[in-house]
Amino acid sequence: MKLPKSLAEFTDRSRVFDVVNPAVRSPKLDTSHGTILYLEDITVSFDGFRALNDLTLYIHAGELRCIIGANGAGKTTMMDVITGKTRPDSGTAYFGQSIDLLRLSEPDIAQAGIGRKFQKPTVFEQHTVFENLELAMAGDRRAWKMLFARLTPAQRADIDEVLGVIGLTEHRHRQAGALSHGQKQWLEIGMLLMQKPALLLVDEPVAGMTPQETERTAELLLSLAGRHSVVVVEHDMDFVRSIARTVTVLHEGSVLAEGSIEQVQRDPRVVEVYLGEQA
Ligand SMILES: Nc1ncnc2c1ncn2[C@@H]1O[C@H](COP(=O)(O)OP(=O)(O)OP(=O)(O)O)[C@@H](O)[C@H]1O
Repeated sequence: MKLPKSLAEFTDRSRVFDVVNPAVRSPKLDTSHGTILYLEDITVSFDGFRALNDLTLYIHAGELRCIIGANGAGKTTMMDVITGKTRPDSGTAYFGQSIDLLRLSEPDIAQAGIGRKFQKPTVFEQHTVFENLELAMAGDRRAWKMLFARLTPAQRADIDEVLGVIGLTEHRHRQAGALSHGQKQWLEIGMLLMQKPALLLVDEPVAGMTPQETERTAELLLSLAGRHSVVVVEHDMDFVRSIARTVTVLHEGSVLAEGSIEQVQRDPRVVEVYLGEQA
């Protein structure tokens, strides 16, 4: 156990926690109760405006959850809280039973097993599909050295498996910059998968995709559920209908409704604040 050097260091809450519980540095995910994410009473204010307002939301281990809601409902802010980009004013956020997300930095949260895919693909255009996955494997700068090192058979097998999952096996030697928009999105999902996240947060995955690409993306996300828990924020209701088992509707920073797609579509409050404007 590493002891703090000074009293000030010792009285710093986060450091005290390190000393009391060194496991915080390499936290182990415990989903033995069947829930992978607990957000409870989360409030985030920006200059007095509550972007999240006592938000309480649970994600089950292995589920594929869709989050919908009008512009400004708080979807991005919620993702930002989960990944450590935004700290809430109050509330609790746990990854599994014991990992307190509010005590971890953004890199530590990624390391603990939460991957986030932003709307715009950010693949390395000059590198091949295979190299992109290779670079993503370590998830940090060490990866650049790995490009010139020999891959172990296990690492190669991991890359091959992900290539299959994202449907890009035949494109493995193509430069990422030459891929279609949809293929780049799948590659980026593959890059996240290389880090073996337990929970994947995916922001508007089908924006700008052709109908065929959208359909393929639905298959891809459905194939991930079970092995991973997946939270998808999406405005495209046809897409949500095609993948969702459970839908959560956010409104003004809180959960307005939650249930099967049929249940939320029938809910008059949801029709009023969201689906009405989608029709
Ligand atoms: N950094 C910030 N400073 C001030 N207000 C913010 C900030 N970030 C978000 N907001 C406000 O908080 C509210 C929730 O925003 P958020 O981006 O979470 O909504 P959203 O549901 O993701 O919307 P969209 O569908 O448009 O992406 C909005 O009214 C937004 O203007």
